[in-house]
Amino acid sequence: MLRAHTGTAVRAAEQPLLEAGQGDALMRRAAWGLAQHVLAELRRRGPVAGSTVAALVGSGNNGGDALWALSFLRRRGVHTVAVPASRSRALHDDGHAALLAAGGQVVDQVPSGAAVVIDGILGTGARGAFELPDGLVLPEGATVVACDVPSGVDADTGQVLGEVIPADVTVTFGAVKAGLLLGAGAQAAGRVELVEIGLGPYLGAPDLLSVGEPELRAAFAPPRWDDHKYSRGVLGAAAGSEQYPGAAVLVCRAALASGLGMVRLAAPEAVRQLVLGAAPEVVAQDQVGGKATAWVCGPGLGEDESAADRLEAVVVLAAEQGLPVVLDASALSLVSLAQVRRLRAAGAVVVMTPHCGELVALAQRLGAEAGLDAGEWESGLDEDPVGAVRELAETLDVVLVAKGPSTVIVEPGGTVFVQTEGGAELATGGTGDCLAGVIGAVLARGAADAERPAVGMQVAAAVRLHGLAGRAAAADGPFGASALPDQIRSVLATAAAK
Ligand SMILES: NC(=O)C1=CN([C@@H]2O[C@H](COP(=O)(O)OP(=O)(O)OC[C@H]3O[C@@H](n4cnc5c(N)ncnc54)[C@H](OP(=O)(O)O)[C@@H]3O)[C@@H](O)[C@H]2O)[C@@H](O)CC1
Ligand SMILES: Nc1ncnc2c1ncn2[C@@H]1O[C@H](COP(=O)(O)OP(=O)(O)O)[C@@H](O)[C@H]1O
Repeated sequence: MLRAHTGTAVRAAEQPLLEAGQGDALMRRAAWGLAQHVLAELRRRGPVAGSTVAALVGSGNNGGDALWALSFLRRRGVHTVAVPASRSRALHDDGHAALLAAGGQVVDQVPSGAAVVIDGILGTGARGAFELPDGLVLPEGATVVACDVPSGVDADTGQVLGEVIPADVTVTFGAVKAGLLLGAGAQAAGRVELVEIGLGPYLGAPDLLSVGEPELRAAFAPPRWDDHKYSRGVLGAAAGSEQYPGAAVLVCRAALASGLGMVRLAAPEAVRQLVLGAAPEVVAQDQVGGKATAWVCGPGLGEDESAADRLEAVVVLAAEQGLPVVLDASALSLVSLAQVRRLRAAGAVVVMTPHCGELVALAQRLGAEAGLDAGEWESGLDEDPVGAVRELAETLDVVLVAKGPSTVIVEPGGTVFVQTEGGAELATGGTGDCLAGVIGAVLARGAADAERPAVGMQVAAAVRLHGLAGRAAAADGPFGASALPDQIRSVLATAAAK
């Protein structure tokens, strides 16, 4: 599990150490770790001695880290140059002295032969929009290593307000910064490497978590020897309509690929026929009902009266039995606040899976009805997307899965998860239907398991599985959503073999 803290939280954790005169020691630890990662990049490319590393150096401590790292690299026979990159061209005094003492140089331009360029312009001290230094040209093919945070990325929110220096690798100090996992920040950060500098005892609870392989394995464990189909979980699905029959196929196939005891589908005749052709193991019926351990409602449901009736039937059943419900797609536009409250009053877990447009619509409709100032909420969405998702989740008292390049999962009063496995290849119709099936499956499985992980963690594991399946599918070229279920099975097979 990856734990991330905002830049603000990391700066607060550093404070007692700075007051105790430990600032230089912290900086040298950070710089040493940065130098080790740069050496690893150089080794990957060829001989270390004789290669050139350039650093773009800002005037603050981020620049100090980069200068000290250059001084360490110089001692390994690397040609090291610092390029002042702030308006004032000021350099951190001790770092500058260390570089010169080691035989490094200060120059005006990044040499065209540089194998690695360290971005040490701005770190957690960045405020507002960033502008690239005038005339900056990075050598083609050079590996860009960001020091702590790519310049231009807000370490708290991942927001990029102005320009940015995208990195291949970000070497971050003390704690992974939340901004490296969110939105444009995650995109700019590339691979993230953490260097411990001894902040552990001073850091509070993480601001964000991201589940990894152990959590995926726990949430999607293979069946036990004595399992039977009901103990493995049964997912009920109210999905598909004459207009959108395929969505029901995707939900059912993705759920089955995630490993559970049974999928039960409530849908009109034409949808049932299509689904049974693709997955004859589905138990297809025309009404919502029967034994299930969780329900998913919405993909391809449409928005007419019969869709509303099917949603109401799911709400009544889930409220009676206290079952978890995933509301996706059409169900997000149809569900009323009264229905959500009925489910919550009955102790049913409610998971909503909006993409960005649906998230805003939810805030404007149900959020506003529940007392949220939707206009103010929307104006804060770009600046602090995690805060906004958390506020809406708490207002509605539901688990929100805000889908996108960084999918944010918030359980009211609980931890915030963010998963970034999925790539833009997932931006193709029907992948959200598959995700609804995977989340439904994990909840159906979890509901039947006495030792289940917390709901947020299960849902985050489902989002990871879906994202990894997308990556795997993309490796074979462009794909449509119906390619995902087979890849879900492969990802689970690989996870189980580890
Ligand atoms: N504290 C510690 O002991 C440790 C800290 N560590 C390291 O320090 C980093 C934080 O260092 P920091 O606090 O000096 O801030 P930093 O990111 O270098 O930027 C400050 C400078 O940038 C400027 N500036 C701001 N915004 C700007 C903009 N948009 N566009 C242009 N300029 C802008 C601002 O100028 P100002 O406008 O305020 O005059 C100021 O000069 C942290 O990320 C980590 O790498 C590690 O070594 C571990 C120990
Ligand atoms: N640019 C992107 N990068 C990564 N994942 C994306 C991107 N765009 C969309 N996705 C993912 O694809 C899925 C799309 O869901 P959704 O919009 O509901 O699709 P549909 O309604 O067509 O099934 C979500 O899991 C979302 O996180």
